Amino acid sequence: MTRSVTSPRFGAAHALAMGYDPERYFRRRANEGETFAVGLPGLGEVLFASTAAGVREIFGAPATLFSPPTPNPIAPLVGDGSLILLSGERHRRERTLLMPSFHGERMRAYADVMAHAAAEEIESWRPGADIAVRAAAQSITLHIIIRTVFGVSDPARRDEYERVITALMQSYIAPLMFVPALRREVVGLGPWARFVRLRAQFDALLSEQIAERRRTGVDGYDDVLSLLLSATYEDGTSLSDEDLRQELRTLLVAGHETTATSLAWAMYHIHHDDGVRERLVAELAADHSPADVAKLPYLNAICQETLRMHPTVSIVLRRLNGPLTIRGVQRSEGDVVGVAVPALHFDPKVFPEPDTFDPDRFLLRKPTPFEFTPFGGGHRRCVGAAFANFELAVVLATIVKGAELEMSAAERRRGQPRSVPRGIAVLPSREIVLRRLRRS
Ligand code: HEM
Repeated sequence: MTRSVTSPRFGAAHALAMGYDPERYFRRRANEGETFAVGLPGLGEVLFASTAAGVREIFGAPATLFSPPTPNPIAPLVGDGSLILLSGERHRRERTLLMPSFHGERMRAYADVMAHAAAEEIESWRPGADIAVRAAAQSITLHIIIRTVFGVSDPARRDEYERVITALMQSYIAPLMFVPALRREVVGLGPWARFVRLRAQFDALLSEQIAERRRTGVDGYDDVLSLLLSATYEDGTSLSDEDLRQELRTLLVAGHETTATSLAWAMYHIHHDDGVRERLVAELAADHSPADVAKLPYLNAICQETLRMHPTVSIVLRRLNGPLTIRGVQRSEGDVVGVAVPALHFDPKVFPEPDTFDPDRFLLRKPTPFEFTPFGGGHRRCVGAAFANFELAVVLATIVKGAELEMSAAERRRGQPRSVPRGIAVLPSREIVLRRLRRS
């Protein structure tokens, strides 16, 4: 029997509520039942699954049933050949090429770089000074991507990458993202012209790096760029330079803000809850190599609990190539369906007392891939999930061991920030400030 869904919610009030606080909005809509519909600009009515059973019906369906929904506001940043925008056989081929670079075992090779980036950042924190946590997390994650993905280790070159990437990301302002008509140059002036100029500058840096690696050969290099240069498709061909640049931009866009935000939230909770911090400090007391630290159970549980409470990508969408029924509600070819991640992660039947930050829940029970979906799922599950998990653990361990930080009474009084959408991620609505103790 097919069921009807509660009437879709369109209109300014819903768009405002979703933009103001998407987590709260999706949690509230989840009370309506196992599915609910929302009108999203450019995509029409989207049917969301808000329970694990519905998510299983989406992530468990054959890959051929889905395409990524377009238009995608980040297309100009990543390029039309980006994995995020590909579908069908081309998507499968490209993923097969990219995945080995992000295999769990490969991450061990990056552990020292990750720990070093965090240690360098700590050195810049004066004892007694206030630390802007999200800015610090962004700096650390950017240094890690520049070294591990683009293969840049020379400090002067790294600074140049950092300058161009920061300017590029800032130039892609919300109006350009959501109003395609504004993507026009007027005699080389205006926000679009600035964005296009910066993207060309970034591509020029990548082209130089690709050319250099081709010249020297990739032997002895373990960065993602070198791995992709030597990777071949099943037919023996390899990525063109243009495709390679687009995938490198994709990894930056998909992996930077998302990981930095998760890191900032983890820092918030570790320093908000003294019991959590004390247990973590005790677990880190023994000597571990950066690669081994990532296996520590309580540290990992903190990372998982952070991703549960603050999924930085709050909706995962698919366009249907044919009919699909989700919890008895029928959808047809061309319709868009999705997973409302906060609705799942705050389901009290799966995660009791969902508003409490409680890492122990992940030690007591491992949720299924349909109950806990910070990295999406099915044939499009995040390529960088193992990288992100590893990075979170190594960087948090380095910071907690290397600097004693505290949350001031004023920061505590302000309460937990909301999550607000920005680009593909949702970010804390304000900066989180911690103080480095004088004795540390
Ligand atoms: C905490 C950090 C991260 C979170 C929460 C996150 C989350 C996600 C989510 C929800 C998706 C969509 C999955 C789907 O449609 O089912 C995704 C896709 C993707 N992510 Fe991540 N991600 C993170 C870090 C990274 C990193 C570090 C990289 C690479 C360096 C990365 C690369 C990608 C790519 C390439 C895709 C597209 C996969 C495809 O369409 O086949 N992500 N990510």
